[in-house]
Amino acid sequence: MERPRRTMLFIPGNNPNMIQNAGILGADSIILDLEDAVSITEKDAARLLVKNALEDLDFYGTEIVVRINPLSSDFGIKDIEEIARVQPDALMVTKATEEDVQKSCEMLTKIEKEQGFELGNIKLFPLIETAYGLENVYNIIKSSERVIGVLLGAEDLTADLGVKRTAGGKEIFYARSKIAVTCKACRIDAIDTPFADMNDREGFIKDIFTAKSLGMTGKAAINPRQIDTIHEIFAPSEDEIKYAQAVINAMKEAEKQGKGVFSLDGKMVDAPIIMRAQNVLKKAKLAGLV
Ligand SMILES: CC(C)(COP(=O)(O)OP(=O)(O)OC[C@H]1O[C@@H](n2cnc3c(N)ncnc32)[C@H](O)[C@@H]1OP(=O)(O)O)[C@@H](O)C(=O)NCCC(=O)NCCSC(=O)C[C@@](O)(CC(=O)O)C(=O)O
Ligand SMILES: [Mg+2]
Repeated sequence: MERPRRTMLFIPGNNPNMIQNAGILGADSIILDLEDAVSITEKDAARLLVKNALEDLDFYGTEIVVRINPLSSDFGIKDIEEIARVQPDALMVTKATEEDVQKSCEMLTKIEKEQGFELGNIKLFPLIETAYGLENVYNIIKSSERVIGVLLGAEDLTADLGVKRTAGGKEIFYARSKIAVTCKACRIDAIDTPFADMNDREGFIKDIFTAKSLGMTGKAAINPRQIDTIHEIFAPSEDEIKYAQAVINAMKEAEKQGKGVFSLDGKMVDAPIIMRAQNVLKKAKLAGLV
């Protein structure tokens, strides 16, 4: 099923209060986190809590992704072993490499066979947050057919690069562009890093526009208050939708006359403009706007 993935809201996997409301917060996708938001001493309890939540709670159709611990740790292996059996929509692979994605995929296939689940149903979401991951993002995506999107993790990435994280974000310009272009080439989603300063609304809005302008298709959130703003900015505007509809209507007329290129309000319209209009309408439809 194709679904919008404008927001992916992180929820710490050890916080039952936040988890119980996850399905009504309005995010397109929820990431139940077993990695960095959970301390070492809480890892086992968080895994059990997330497993029970997946079994017992109604998320009202919201996509559920579980961020697992690194596969180099016992926690990561146990996370897949336990969580895959309660069928989340996807697992998020931290500091992803090709090997991690392949190994996760193999483990999922084994569990799906054991459980009699449909093969390939549980998807993978690599988190690109190292210099190695960024330079190998295409190969990481191609490591498994289960990969449906990539998330950029800017805090870890800039720590790995040894550069400062700034409000303007010039240090992640290359990462955003590279991930956006690679994901587009692979026809999967490119999700932007979360914005951490809850008090800097202006900076938050600028950050979303920058990510969108570079081709990212959605953004991670860390707080429910961030969801509506991200949705508004990632959704096509009313004017964009109106123009796209006008282009498609004009295209239909032009087709009748055997024309591949025509003008609308004095401006040339040809194949790329039509493709852009179709994309706008597809996004608007997924967001329930048309
Ligand atoms: C930021 C803050 C502490 C603020 O707390 P505050 O208390 O000020 O929030 P308030 O707004 O006052 O809360 C009002 C009401 O909303 C509820 N509520 C809040 N947040 C909610 C939520 N997320 N989900 C559901 N419900 C929520 C709350 O329970 C309350 O409910 P109630 O009491 O009933 O009224 C809190 O949001 C929070 O913990 N966020 C999640 C943080 C997290 O997961 N981080 C790890 C993932 S990022 C990461 O890892 C990126 C990366 O991978 C990338 C890289 O590399 O760059 C890396 O490595 O960094
Ligand atoms: Mg991280």
